[in-house]
Amino acid sequence: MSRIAYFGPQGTFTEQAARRLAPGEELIPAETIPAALAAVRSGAADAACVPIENSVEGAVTATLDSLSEAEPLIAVAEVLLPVHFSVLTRPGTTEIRTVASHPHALAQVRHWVEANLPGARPVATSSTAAAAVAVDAGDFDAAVTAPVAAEHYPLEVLATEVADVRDAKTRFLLVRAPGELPEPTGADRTSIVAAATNRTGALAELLTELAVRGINLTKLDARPTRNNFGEYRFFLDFEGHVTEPRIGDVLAALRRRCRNVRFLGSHPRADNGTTEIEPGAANEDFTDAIAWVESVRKGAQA
Ligand SMILES: O=C(O)C(=O)C[C@]1(C(=O)O)C=C[C@@H](O)C=C1
Repeated sequence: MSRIAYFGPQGTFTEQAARRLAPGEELIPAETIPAALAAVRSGAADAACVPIENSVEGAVTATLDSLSEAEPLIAVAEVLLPVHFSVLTRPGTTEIRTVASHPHALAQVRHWVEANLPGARPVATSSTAAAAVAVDAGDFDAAVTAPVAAEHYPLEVLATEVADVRDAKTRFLLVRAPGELPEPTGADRTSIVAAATNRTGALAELLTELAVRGINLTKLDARPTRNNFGEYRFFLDFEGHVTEPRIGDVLAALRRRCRNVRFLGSHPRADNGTTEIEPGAANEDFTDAIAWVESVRKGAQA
């Protein structure tokens, strides 16, 4: 049985994602996202499940930063989960002065809290389930949690289906040490983090490498390198799998152009997206073109 570290404690959305991505495996809760990834780097876990992107609040920056630092890890699978929340309180609570949750969750229920718990002060906790633990301990009055948290903690359900934006979703990754890659499926996603040189047009050039090969970008985030003010790393997700000639070709180009490129994995997409192929950008076009250059070099044709 594999050991899967996940951003916990028990009852987080990430735990639900881990159950979907690694059914039947042993799940080990970690208090923070960096701790879940560190467990894989140290060998304490075989893989980790972490959130990467929410449709309302955007990137989960702790995941981006942790993936770009220390030993490289690669994403081998992803899952999209619908996100709506329950609000839990200690039995007998009459007044709610504090509402605790993960900052991403608080941002997704801001209007609901203003309308339904006027005057309640939002308080950030390390995760939604950590908020439930803190409410149980008497630290805060209400927790905004995943619905499943109500099954793990002795709290009362004040409200369900809470969400300012209907149909919100969070994407989660299953991450492990570099090794064998998942097979290409025809609807894959490749992720990299690149440190472009700090000069005019560097980011535009990087994106142009994708555009000229007809490769569709699905996400772009920038995070500070934390070394020099104004210096950023770019996280790029795009359609395709590293084993495809057109994706290999763009990775080689980015490797030439950037100070540093880290491969963060190729895996099947969970959003039912199809891969768009521009004219001249199919894998056969790349293979044919390379074969033609080879034949020219050998003097077989011009
Ligand atoms: O705290 C949790 O339950 C998590 O799994 C984290 C997380 C996030 O990082 O966005 C996951 C989904 C929700 O959007 C809120 C919080």
